[in-house]
Amino acid sequence: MATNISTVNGTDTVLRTENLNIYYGNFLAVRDIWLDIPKNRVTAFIGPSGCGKSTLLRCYNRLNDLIESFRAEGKVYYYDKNLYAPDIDPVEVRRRIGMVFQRPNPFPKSIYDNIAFGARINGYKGNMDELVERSLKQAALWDEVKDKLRQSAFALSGGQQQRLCIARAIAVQPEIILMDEPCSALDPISTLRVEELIHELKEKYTIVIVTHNMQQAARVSDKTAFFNVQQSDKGGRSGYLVEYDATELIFNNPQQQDTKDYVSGRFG
Ligand SMILES: Nc1ncnc2c1ncn2[C@@H]1O[C@H](COP(=O)(O)OP(=O)(O)OP(=O)(O)O)[C@@H](O)[C@H]1O
Repeated sequence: MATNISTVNGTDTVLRTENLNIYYGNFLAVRDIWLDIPKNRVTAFIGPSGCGKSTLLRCYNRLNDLIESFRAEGKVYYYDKNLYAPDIDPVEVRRRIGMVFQRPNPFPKSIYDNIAFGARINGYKGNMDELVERSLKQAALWDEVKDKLRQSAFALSGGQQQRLCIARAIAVQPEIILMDEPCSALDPISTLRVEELIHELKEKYTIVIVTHNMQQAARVSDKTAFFNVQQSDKGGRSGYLVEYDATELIFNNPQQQDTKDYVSGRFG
């Protein structure tokens, strides 16, 4: 395991960006981000549409590499490793830093194989049945699916599918789980289940969640980063970090006027 790069209030930093600028072609989408993500905590990214929350999130596991026009300047550290250094294998990065998307996207396979697939690809040598059971239990789905593991994942409800995707992410034993609006396609009850799950998962994992739902950010996260978007010198509208602090402070005592306006719903 790599050494830690810093400790704040007794909590290790697992991800750090330094002077990060993200471009799509000539367009500066996100500018000058300095941000430390604490270990075994939930960090929420909030802000208006287009401020670059998803773009930044995807930088943490190099998912933006798949976009041809994407370019990052600056540093993204996972512990003391710069994730954009030439010797870093993006596939290994994505194993350690998993992702759950807005819409549940199970594979067209059985419930069992959705979980086993990534582990098999990674050459998992342990007992697969145990891994499937453990992952489904951690994702609070086991009791609902244990009698139908060989059925198609598509037979599950949307909320169950999303918990299956979380189980799938867990099965390859990541350290960090990135979640890009994981509840936006779910009904309120399923949303609550996933929020409870997030709360349980932070014992073992570090979670970074993008959400449009401010009540959700307030409910699930320990720290909140508020981003905004502003006309840049070059004419485009670039996202930037306005304020980053304990969630309670961001919602109850923000230091910046823009944050106050946003969290009180007076934005724009
Ligand atoms: N693949 C892409 N190619 C070009 N521009 C992109 C691409 N993805 C995002 N952008 C642009 O980058 C900026 C940030 O987008 P991003 O989706 O990261 O914002 P966001 O805060 O997550 O928005 P939302 O809340 O609406 O999902 C926007 O101006 C967007 O149009």
